[in-house]
Amino acid sequence: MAKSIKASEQQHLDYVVDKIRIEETKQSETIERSENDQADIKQNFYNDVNIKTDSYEGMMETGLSVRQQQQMLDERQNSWQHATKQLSTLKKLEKNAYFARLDFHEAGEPATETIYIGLSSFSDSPDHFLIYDWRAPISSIYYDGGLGHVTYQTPDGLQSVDVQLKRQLMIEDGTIVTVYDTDEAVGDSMLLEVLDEKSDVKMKSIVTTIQKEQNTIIRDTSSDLLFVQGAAGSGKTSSVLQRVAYLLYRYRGNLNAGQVILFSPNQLFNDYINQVLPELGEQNMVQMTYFQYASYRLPHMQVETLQQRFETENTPTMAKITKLEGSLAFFNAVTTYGRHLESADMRFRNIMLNKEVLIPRDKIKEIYYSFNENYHLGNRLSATKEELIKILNRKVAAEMRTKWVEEAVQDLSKEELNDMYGNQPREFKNGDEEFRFLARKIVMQRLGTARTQIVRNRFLSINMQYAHFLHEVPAILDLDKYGISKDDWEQAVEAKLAAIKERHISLTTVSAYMYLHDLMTGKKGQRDIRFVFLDEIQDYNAFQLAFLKFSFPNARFTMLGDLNQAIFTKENSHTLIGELETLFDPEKTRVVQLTKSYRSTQQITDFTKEILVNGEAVTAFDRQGDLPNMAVTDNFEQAVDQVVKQLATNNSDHDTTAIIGKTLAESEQLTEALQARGIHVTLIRTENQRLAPGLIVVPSFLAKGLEFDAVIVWNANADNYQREDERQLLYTICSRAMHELTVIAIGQLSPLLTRVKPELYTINETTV
Ligand SMILES: Nc1ncnc2c1ncn2[C@@H]1O[C@H](COP(=O)(O)OP(=O)(O)OP(=O)(O)O)[C@@H](O)[C@H]1O
Repeated sequence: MAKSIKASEQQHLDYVVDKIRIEETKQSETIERSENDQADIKQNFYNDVNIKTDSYEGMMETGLSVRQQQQMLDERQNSWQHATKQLSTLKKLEKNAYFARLDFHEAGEPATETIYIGLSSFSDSPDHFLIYDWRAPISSIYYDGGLGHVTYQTPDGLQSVDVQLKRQLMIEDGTIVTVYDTDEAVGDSMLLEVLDEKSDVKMKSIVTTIQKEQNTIIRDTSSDLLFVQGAAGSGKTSSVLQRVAYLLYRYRGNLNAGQVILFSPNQLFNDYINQVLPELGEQNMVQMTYFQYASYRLPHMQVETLQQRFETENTPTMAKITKLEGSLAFFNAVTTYGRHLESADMRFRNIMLNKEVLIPRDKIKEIYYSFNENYHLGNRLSATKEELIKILNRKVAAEMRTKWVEEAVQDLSKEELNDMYGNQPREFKNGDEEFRFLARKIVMQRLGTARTQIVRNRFLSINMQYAHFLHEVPAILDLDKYGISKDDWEQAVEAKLAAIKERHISLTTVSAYMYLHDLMTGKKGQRDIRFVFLDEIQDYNAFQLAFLKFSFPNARFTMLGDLNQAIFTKENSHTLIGELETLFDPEKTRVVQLTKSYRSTQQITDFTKEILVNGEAVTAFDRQGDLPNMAVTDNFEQAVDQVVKQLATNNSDHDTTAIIGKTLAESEQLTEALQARGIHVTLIRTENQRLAPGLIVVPSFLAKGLEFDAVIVWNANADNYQREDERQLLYTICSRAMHELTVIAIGQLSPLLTRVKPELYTINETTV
């Protein structure tokens, strides 16, 4: 029976593949035709263009005929591009046409309908779909429900159908490999097969096995804020990438990939995920880290790197100050201060020319505050600039009449004159007019730098202003409430300002600095961005979120995170949720929780979740593997031996291994020791490196969001993982493993691991 199902499905597949091939031929012909046409047009371009330059009409005619030829070229180019894209989709479909079949009956319709779902849609005639795109409304029933009565959302509202068959098909190179009939949403057996696969240096798409809760995330179009709390490995990142593909499909024509931004934890991660959308036939969205965003906006500042941030030890006072700076209260304090600047305290710099004051700061201040209170910071600044330009122009007029200008005009060489006239026609009514033209040019050149200072807002000083703001903070906020004394604050302010003077700025400080700058200059954010995704939200603070909301005022936000993995914000992460509630309309906020972890085997998930105390819910997916394995050694050399031994086991299982050290220094030390033993290993030092295939050593703060077949946690001893706030870091590292997890410690095992029940791991006795 099963064989005959497979055979008849193969027959259907062959039929579809034949149709795909016919379409491929058509598209190839279109490509060839447009290439030939383009070549012809280019070759004959000058024959077909009538070049006449002797009269105005002739030039117009030439222009028109060039344009005509150009338009013809553009049309051919467009049709070439379209056909090339189609052909590449068809080639993919030819190999793997679809992954599911649904038979259903729609109320009121006479017959049962059968549809096939694949990576993109394909029809052999208008309205005759042989394959439905996985993002089409009807495809939703494949992900959302089992057999029987199922509803799905269409642009016209809810539709309901009676699903009679759900079949999952695995196709390889045009051949059906397996067929499962299932009565669940997406059958576990197919998922198990997918999850058993080995990891890769690039993340893969999950469209064939999207889970029901993941599907709600992917297809949400109504929330302003979609907040996803998901356990490690529960598919947050995967869902977000499929969601981007979904949105690009859903809003095709009105949304392009450049209007979607994903903020990700580090550059390594960007690299890891950048194949998923192209694999789905879509362009990648804009991807960046917060660090890159800040560095791009402040090119003259050195923003603190991930490593610096991770390795900075905070004193208790500094921790309190960091907490304050990251709070919504601090964001509101900047806003309040901005409003105050509308009436007083804006700092200005003189406009200078050749080391002399051209327009003094007091004058600028007088102009700035001469406008009435309806002028907010943005238009106050524009109006001031307008006035300053007027002053400058008056100075130009006065200067033009001076002796030195007259002399300069007379001394102009022929080349200089040519330069000054540029492309302008030399038609002057008289010598006076020509003199004025040249004199103006000369003076403008001289005053050009002053104009630049005005146009580029150089008469404002963000540094002075920020310093003033920081000194004002005790008057705006009650520091006592945050356990910070005035002295401590002043001391911290001095340190911050000294660093800023040296052009260094910490990741916590940079947001307030950028926000104040935007307020001062009246920037209202990037209005063209429609969707913003923030991954690993637990590493952001409320200030950053409020600032991003301000910076992308027309965007809908999707935030994903795992409060169990707050490796930077540590214990502050839990207050984040409460603060978010005040930023977004609760009516338009949707919270989804993903608890099932798909990445790791049941044994690894059961082990890692024991590390947490009062953690968010995590449940294991039923995929079986070996128990994690721990080894505590007496010294460094023995520990390295242990790594070498484990690597041999992992290699024989064809698992690629990542060794995760706590700091960069420790990772370096281990890499050298392994290399000395002839082991080929790549150390990932910075987030700007590429993920190399094969064995890698990576410091903990760069392992965020990544996954590997096998993980060896390097030196989880009591020195490295001791404090409560290191618990989440250890959890994050261990949860990177898909199939094998090994923990090695030198000396005494971390107390954070001693609470894991002994039956959940094996101990490597040889070295204990
Ligand atoms: N529905 C699914 N079908 C197949 N694989 C899935 C599915 N959901 C998740 N996975 C796999 O589980 C692994 C973890 O997914 P992902 O990295 O998206 O999780 P995450 O929640 O972002 O994890 P973390 O917070 O730990 O970084 C990936 O290998 C992903 O392909």
